[in-house]
Amino acid sequence: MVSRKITIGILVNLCRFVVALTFIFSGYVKAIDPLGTLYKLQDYLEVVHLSAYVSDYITLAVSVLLGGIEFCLGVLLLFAIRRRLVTRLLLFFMAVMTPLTLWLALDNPIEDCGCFGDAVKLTNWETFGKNVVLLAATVLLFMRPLAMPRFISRSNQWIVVNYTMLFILVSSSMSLYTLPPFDFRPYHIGANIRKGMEIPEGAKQPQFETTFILEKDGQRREFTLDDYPDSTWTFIDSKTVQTEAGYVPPIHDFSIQTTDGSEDITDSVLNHKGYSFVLVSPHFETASDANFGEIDAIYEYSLDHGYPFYALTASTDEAINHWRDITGAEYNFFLTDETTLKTVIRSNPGLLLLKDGTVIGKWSHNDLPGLDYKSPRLEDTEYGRMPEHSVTSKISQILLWYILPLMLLTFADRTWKFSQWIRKKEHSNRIYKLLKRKKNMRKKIVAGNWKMNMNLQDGIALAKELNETLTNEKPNCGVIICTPFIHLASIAQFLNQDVIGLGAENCADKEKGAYTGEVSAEMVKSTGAQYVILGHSERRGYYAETPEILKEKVLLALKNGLKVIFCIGESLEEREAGKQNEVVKAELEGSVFNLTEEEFKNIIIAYEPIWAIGTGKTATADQAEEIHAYIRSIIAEKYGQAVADDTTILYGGSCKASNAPELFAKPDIDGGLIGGASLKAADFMGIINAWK
Ligand SMILES: O=C(CO)COP(=O)(O)O
Repeated sequence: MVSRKITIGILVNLCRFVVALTFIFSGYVKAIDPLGTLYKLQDYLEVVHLSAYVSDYITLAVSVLLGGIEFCLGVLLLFAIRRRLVTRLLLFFMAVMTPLTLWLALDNPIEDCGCFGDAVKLTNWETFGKNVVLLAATVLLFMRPLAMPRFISRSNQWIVVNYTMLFILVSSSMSLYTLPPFDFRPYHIGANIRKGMEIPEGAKQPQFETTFILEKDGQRREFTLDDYPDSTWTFIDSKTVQTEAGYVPPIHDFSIQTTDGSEDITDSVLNHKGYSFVLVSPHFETASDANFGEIDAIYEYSLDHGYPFYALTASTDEAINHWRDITGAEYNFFLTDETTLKTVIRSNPGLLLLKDGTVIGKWSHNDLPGLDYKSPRLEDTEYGRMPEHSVTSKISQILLWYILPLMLLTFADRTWKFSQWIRKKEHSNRIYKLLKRKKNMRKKIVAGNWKMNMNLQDGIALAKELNETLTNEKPNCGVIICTPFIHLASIAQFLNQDVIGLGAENCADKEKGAYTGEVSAEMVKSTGAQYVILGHSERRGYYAETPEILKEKVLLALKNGLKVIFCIGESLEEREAGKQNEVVKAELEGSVFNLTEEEFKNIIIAYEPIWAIGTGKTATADQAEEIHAYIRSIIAEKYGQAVADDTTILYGGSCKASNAPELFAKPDIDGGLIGGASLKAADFMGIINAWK
């Protein structure tokens, strides 16, 4: 499933790059040659007999738009901007173009479809094949537009879109005003026209076959040269068809005739040694006369220096004369094929400078060389020399003005996005940790163990004071006071047990009966108490409470609905022998690990190292944390991590207001079981406030 997804992802993105680069290339070559695109559109309009109805301005606007739209769609696809819309438009585009090119391939009304302008020439069948591949690719893109990762974030997409539109519009307009920056035609700067017309030796010649129709005795038959019959047959007709195409030179239709058609001057123009100016206008009827003054100045300059000047056109005499009238042109006009002239230069009119039959300069009428009668001879001007590195410098300009800014933008955007992602990840990690902590927010408790202190009155007074204080200042933790049995019932009367829990310090290991001096768990519960401390080291030590006795006490306490604060902890010798873990584990196993998970949830563990109780020696926060974490880990082993995470583990042993904050800051220390410091309200409050 995953690998299928990856395969589709790779395929989609492969199609994305193929389609995007094809559209960018075909769009760009059209956009930088709007006149070329216009000529091609006019050819199409002629084929469908609509040329008379569509004005040149509309066709020109369509050419600029067509190239621009193709280019923008390609760039948008490359950057994966508005993926759904772009893939829909591309599919629509290809769904229209593919059948159109099938028609071209079948009917051949136009030899070159013009998909890639003049940059790449394909036969009509090749074009159709190319479109079938692109159509299949766009169908896949249409189906999976979101499998294309973005190169730029949504918030910055508008920069790419607007900059691309601006770039292609400016490129198109500049090409229209001057000339296309890249000239893919056979009359580009540096091309020798004569050479372009040559057919190399050994080049494939076109093959023709002639069929003869002859008649004898009223019967007609077809013959070829190989089986041509005798003279008894009478010749009726013959037809010649081309059976194989031969080599066609890049320039095959260049000829210059005088306007009366009496003389062909092609050779004399192309063989001329030195410079000659050629003014080109396919039709003077539609030519711009805005710069006629500069053209006339160049003509005068050519006369002064003896450079021939030819004006080539396919216009009628009437149009030529009209041009003469409005511009005062005195140069000579010659006739050349209209398509050839449109191919020579994309400007009407445009100017060519030939040297020894080689094109060394091409100018739009908007950008003519500033030559007049004062200018020096051509060899002494920049115009008379072949421009160097013109293509490389144009490519670097595109790099500098379009590709580089977009690359920088993409880089900046991706870096920004990456840092945002990192920040988000950190944030979600923090939230995750917080949630985790929240999840593990087991109850924090500060419990007092009064031990055998306080007479009834003092105990009641202390309990009242605590009750009042804690009712007023809500504590940030649970508070419990565990008192001698005799206090319980009295204190329970007034204690706000929502704020302070009440517990006993012990209970019997028997349910009831003849156990003089003992207090049962049921009796404790009946006072209103909810907790009982069991397993305290003082009871284990002074009253020989064994793990078995404690096990019974715990079971009875739980049975009577009391929660148990179960104490564990090692002696000094055991700590010094490094046996603390062993000891606490044995204590838990001996008395509480027999409980079910549900029962265990009513147990609060109090780790009280015996050597720290009432001695003023506290375990360091790290020591305490280490063993608390160990205790939690063995609970996790026994009952699972969730139960372990929910178990409150208190620390006891010389815990005071001064060391409580450091101890309570440890992740596995959930509060304290306080002896001496729980006997004075202020001391006890100091510890409770450590949670604030
Ligand atoms: O035993 C204790 C609590 O049960 C601890 O006593 P101290 O706080 O007096 O050291």
